[in-house]
Amino acid sequence: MTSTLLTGISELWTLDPALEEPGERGAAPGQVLHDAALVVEEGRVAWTGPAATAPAADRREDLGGRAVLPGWVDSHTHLVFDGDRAAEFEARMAGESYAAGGIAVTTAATRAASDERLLALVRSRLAEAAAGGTTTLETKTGYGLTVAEEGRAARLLDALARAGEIDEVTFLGAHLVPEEHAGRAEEYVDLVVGDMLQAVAPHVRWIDVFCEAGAFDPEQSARVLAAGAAAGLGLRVHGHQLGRSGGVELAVRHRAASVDHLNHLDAGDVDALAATASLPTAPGDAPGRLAVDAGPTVATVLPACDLSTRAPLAPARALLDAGAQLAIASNCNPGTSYTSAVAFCVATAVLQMRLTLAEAIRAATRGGALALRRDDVGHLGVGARADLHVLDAPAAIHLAYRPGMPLTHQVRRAGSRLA
Ligand SMILES: N=CN[C@@H](CCC(=O)O)C(=O)O
Ligand SMILES: [Zn+2]
Repeated sequence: MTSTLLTGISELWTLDPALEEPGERGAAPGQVLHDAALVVEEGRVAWTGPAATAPAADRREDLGGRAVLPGWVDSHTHLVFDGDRAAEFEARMAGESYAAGGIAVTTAATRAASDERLLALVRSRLAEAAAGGTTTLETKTGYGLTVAEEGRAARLLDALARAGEIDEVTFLGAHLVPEEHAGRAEEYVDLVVGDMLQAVAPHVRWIDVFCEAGAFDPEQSARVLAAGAAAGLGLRVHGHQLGRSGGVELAVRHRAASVDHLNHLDAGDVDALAATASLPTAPGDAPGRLAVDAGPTVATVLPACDLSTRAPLAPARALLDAGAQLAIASNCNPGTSYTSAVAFCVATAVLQMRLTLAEAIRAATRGGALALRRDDVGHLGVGARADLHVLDAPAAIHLAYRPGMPLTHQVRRAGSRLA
């Protein structure tokens, strides 16, 4: 067993769950150490504390006075696609508004791509995410929309998950009613909850639905979630992106792990999410995994998507003030948010959504982990996976103080260098 001692850490954000008070939404006392050191053993955090009291180890590396965070946990991406939608984006910047119909353009391009090409595209996007400090990533199907194509996407992602290249896979057959079923949404929902779910279920841990005018209404969305739950999958919802879609009520009622977007909320929606915040989690079926059907419904905000669609920013401040559990994710996809830069999302959350730095960092690490029902990532407490984001800065506040600068110095997943 080889151990590595990392020294020269000016600021170490352990976000150690053992030190957390209930209701904490930033960093609790003791969760950020100064002049610190960390020991990695067998891919896990074995020790953290003041550099002056660091134990001996087989190897030693000096990080040169840099800040170290847990790697980002990006709990919402759509990486299986071909083609881009730059022209749609440009038209939006000239005044057009976002409509879900663009999903059909990406679906056509994705269906036409070979397995090898899709795999290469996903891998190049994973490399981009890792280069920005992401060490845990969820990604979705949803640009296939037939039994064969959703099954193909789920199998490709499952293979990457088994190889340890991604962490969590979600089935999003209920992304949009495809052209072949135009005007017959119920018939398409029958397919999603029937043959399609059966084809993908062995390959995914989660099911998601786009509950929105122009996609699926709350009743159709409820059918999708109920079928997913019956198949043993955890539940996620895209909702309140374009209007008050009913997605929050639906997610809370079905005990979804997360409801994402949240650009249009009223006070009742905020309170409904906050009311779930202290629901207890439960152990899951594998180390590091919690049960998918217990715990809070995390409010996941997607700041890059809000900017790229010129939507009202999701009310992250109000959600935190009400006590909700918050996650920040990239929503990397070709339509509404073609970026996996979580550091950019964190800077936006601080600069524009009025979060403190600690609230934003927590939401993009521990918050994402809770939304994925994981307790082995998103923090650097002893026993956590040694996922480290070493900043080229002496303090993490530089993420918002120097927005857009290349502040990722080094990234390790389970102790090994990714970037
Ligand atoms: N809103 C639904 N799905 C994606 C966008 C998909 C697309 O436009 O291609 C999202 O999360 O923003
Ligand atoms: Zn999405």
